[in-house]
Amino acid sequence: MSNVQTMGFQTEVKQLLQLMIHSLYSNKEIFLRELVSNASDACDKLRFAALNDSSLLAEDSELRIRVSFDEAAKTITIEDNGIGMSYDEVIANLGTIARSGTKEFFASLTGDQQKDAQLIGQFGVGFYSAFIVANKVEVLTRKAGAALTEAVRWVSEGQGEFSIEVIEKATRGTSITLFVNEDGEKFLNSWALREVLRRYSDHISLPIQMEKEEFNQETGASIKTGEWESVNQANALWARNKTEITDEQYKAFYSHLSHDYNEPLAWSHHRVEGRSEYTQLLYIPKQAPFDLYDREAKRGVKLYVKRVFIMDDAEQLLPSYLRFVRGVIDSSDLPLNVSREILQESRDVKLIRDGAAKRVLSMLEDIAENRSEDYMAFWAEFGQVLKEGLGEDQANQQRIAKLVRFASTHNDQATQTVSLVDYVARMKEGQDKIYYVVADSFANAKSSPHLEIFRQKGIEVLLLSDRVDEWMLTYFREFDGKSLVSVAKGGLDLEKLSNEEEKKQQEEVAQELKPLVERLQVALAERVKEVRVTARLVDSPSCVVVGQNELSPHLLRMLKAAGQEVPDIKPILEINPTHPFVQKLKGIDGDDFADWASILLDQAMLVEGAQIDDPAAFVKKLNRLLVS
Ligand SMILES: Nc1ncnc2c1ncn2[C@@H]1O[C@H](COP(=O)(O)OP(=O)(O)OP(=O)(O)O)[C@@H](O)[C@H]1O
Repeated sequence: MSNVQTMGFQTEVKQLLQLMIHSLYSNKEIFLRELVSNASDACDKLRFAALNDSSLLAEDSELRIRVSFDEAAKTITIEDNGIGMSYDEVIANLGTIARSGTKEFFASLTGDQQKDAQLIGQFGVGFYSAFIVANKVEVLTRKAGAALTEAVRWVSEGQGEFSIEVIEKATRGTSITLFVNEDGEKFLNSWALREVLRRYSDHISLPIQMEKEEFNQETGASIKTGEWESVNQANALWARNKTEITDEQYKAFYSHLSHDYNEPLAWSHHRVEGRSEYTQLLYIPKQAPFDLYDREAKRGVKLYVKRVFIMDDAEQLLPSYLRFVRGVIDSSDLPLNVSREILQESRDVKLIRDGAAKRVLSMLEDIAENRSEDYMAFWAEFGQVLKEGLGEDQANQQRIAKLVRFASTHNDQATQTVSLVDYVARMKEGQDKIYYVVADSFANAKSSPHLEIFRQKGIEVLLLSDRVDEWMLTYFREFDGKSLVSVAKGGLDLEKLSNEEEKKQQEEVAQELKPLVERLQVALAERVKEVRVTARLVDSPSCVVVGQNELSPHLLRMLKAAGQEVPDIKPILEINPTHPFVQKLKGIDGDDFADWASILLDQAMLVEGAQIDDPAAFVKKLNRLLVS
């Protein structure tokens, strides 16, 4: 009885196959890079598994990848003696996509072929890229350690389904045969294949072999000799001397690591000696992956120990705020059987992590200083994540702070281009603080009434509206010896920036408005902690502020939205003594006064970004007063 089963691809696979064939037609040779890359990963995995069970390598211990072709049959075969796959693994790996970010990827497709091609590149087409040049693909695989009779054959034409059966296979590992379509025919010769392999796979640390060919004088054709020869250098790129590596090779290695079709923004390759010995090759990508904001997502740095691949998402190797970095760290000190638990406690790992973080910050400083356009592009992609570092990495906080960019009242643009160094250079005489305002959106921040006096005096204020900002500010209190101060918290201490006459005037007005302030305090006793006259407003009649050490209303709203219990903090209502509304209030008594007072507060709440408790009552009061 035949054991062949036919199964359907997961919908996403079908979609991906369609997209790939239509979008990647101009970049056909990537199939070879992807398949060789998978074969290399499979060998790395076997070598790692064999650290605990050397019998897995059995009699075939020289790991290698072979690429061959058959012109007559129109096939190309990529074969490895790596870890192989079991029946269930074949179904899971070659019938579904189970990667994080899959949903986001499909959601972000635009239908524009060029843009989508970029996205697909970034997402990683992997195995399925075989169908760019093949109209049928056959996979034969046997898992290391499995019996000869437990191998698997998988065949598909890349439409909606594949067939799978249990077979016998003499050798361990995976062999993938592509039955090439018209587009693939140009790869049916040794020269073309070698050329692509050299270009994309030279950094692979295993031998990639092809059959030797000899030129036959009589027939004028090349004949395969049956002998295999390596077509790559087969030593780990990062272990080579920097001077022997070209930019092209660094870039090719980056694509191998990251599956990103864009070139990296920068890389840094160093051998570190001393207390801990390791080599690091770290890349900063140009574009953010789909799961950048998922703090649980896989990290990009692969850990090797003495050239042996250990794991590819060792989160201990870099702090979380640098999770966009891709690369390799190869340690000479860690034991080969290192586990995640050991990594967590290892002193060597801590040294590596500190060194890697410093290295990345240096790269960023260099880009910020010398390639400002590239830095702006970097900031747009990864700035939000880097900002987490202000809270997460106290040791490097001041260095990170110099790399952060803000929106500010200097240019009132939403694009974040202002550095703290720029800000400090523009500080007014007598100004000893860095001022900021936080709001739910850039527009709200920009039009906050708290800014009025600052605008009038020409004092710059940072406009913060990113989700991470409030969190960041609880850790980041000072830059260059100057404290960061919210313009919406506490009493305003602009004394050093006001002249004597202004001060005297302010005191007089406060005195004059004392009775009004007291009446307002009574009328609004339930809703505010205090009412006071302020110098911070110019155009608006009122605003709300909280105490210097209290949570801001914006943060309280965020916490509440996240389902947290929040304290009931009453704001302070500040009034603008020169505003006609406030002046008018002086002459109002009775019931009307209570309504006016509550409108004065509701307005301030609305502008601050809060919801007023009873909008219907607000509108009713307002209308009554407007017509009375
Ligand atoms: N030659 C192979 N030997 C063993 N397993 C393989 C081989 N090729 C593919 N696989 C398995 O199939 C899975 C899916 O491969 P695919 O190339 O589609 O994605 P991937 O390599 O996991 O992702 P990405 O390409 O983004 O890294 C791999 O993760 C691996 O487990």
